[in-house]
Amino acid sequence: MFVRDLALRDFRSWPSVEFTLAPETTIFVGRNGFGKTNLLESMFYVATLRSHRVSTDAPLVRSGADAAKVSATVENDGRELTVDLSIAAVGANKAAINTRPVRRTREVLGILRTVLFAPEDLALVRGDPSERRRFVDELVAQLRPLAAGAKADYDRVLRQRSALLKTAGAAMRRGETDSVMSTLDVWDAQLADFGAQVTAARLAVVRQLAPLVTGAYASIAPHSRPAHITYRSAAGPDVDSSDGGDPSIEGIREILADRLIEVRGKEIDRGVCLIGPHRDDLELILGDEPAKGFASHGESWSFALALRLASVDLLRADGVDPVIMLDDVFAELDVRRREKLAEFTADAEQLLVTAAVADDIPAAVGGRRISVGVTDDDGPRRSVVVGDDRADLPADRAESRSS
Ligand SMILES: Nc1ncnc2c1ncn2[C@@H]1O[C@H](COP(=O)(O)OP(=O)(O)OP(=O)(O)O)[C@@H](O)[C@H]1O
Repeated sequence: MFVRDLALRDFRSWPSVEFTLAPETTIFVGRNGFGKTNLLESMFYVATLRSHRVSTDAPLVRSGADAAKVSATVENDGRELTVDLSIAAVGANKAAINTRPVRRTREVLGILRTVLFAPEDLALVRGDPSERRRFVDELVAQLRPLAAGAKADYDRVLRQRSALLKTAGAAMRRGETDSVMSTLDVWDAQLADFGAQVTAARLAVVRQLAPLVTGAYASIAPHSRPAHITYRSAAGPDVDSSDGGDPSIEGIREILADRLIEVRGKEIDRGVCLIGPHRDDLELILGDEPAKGFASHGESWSFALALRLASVDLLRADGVDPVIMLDDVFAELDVRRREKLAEFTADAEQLLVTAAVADDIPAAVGGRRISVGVTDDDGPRRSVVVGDDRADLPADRAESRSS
């Protein structure tokens, strides 16, 4: 699969730009802050309907604009689909597939599949559970788009239930216990329902991913200890009790519902929702110890790379060669890991690379080079293309400030 055409309007630092790309390696070079990551982020958004670095959409819209537009034509095995997204600074986003508007933006999930490697990936190993949940959810969105819908519903129910829990204690002291309990019963049922769908999808993806992570880690760090991943549910180990097949949504729903009843008193005391996939984690284990807190800097990087490389393998095993994006990641790695990463991504159908310093890219990674510059005249920074070794640029562009 590859992105053939990409057009952006008012997306972060890009007022307007269009690219025609090929199934090959394209390297975007430019100084720090010139807008290279913004390009990859726009394509990542088409694939997952979220940014890899912010949790809300507003920062994606160019300062002063009402909406950002991203249009991507994706070619897969000779078939092509065009996704048009309008990302609103405030209010609802809109989407179209082949110019036909779709009712829900999430209908575009699955059209573009991508794995993005970024300097922030170290946080997958060293950061909070939320980083690892996001990693799993991004994969779920690409592999099981229907479950991504359940996640949106779950988040909505979680927000409403959490708001209720915050005020529940005071309401009960005012004598409104019956009303609080019956409202909680309704939210509990919905939380267990959507929570079970989210958990089952995550478990299924993690089960498929686990052996691939172990294999990828062993090839990146052959002298290290073996790496394993496992999904840990806040509702307890029973959630992961099925034997190899897809986890049972109904079984998980019952466990979540029971646990919610057990912890209700505690939840009301603390005013927070204690059970559900928003409290789960993806455990990363090196040898017999959790990688977080025990793995060295180099081991942590190897683990982060293994998670991404395994994601590529998993998407490929599902029948589609994903677009691989490397966001200035070579600069973070030592020579051996750089070479491994270059070697593992060499056979990608489309490889999109960014670099602030071209020398950071291993010699083996060659391809089309596009230079990104900026104009800082008045108002917010404007990213522009100032060089392309496949095209003659207009003189005014070539004169813009470049790296
Ligand atoms: N919503 C926005 N509107 C206008 N400009 C924005 C917006 N969001 C980010 N920018 C600008 O985009 C630039 C950052 O772009 P980006 O993260 O793509 O940089 P980069 O080239 O990848 O840099 P680095 O090499 O440091 O990672 C900054 O100059 C920032 O001011």
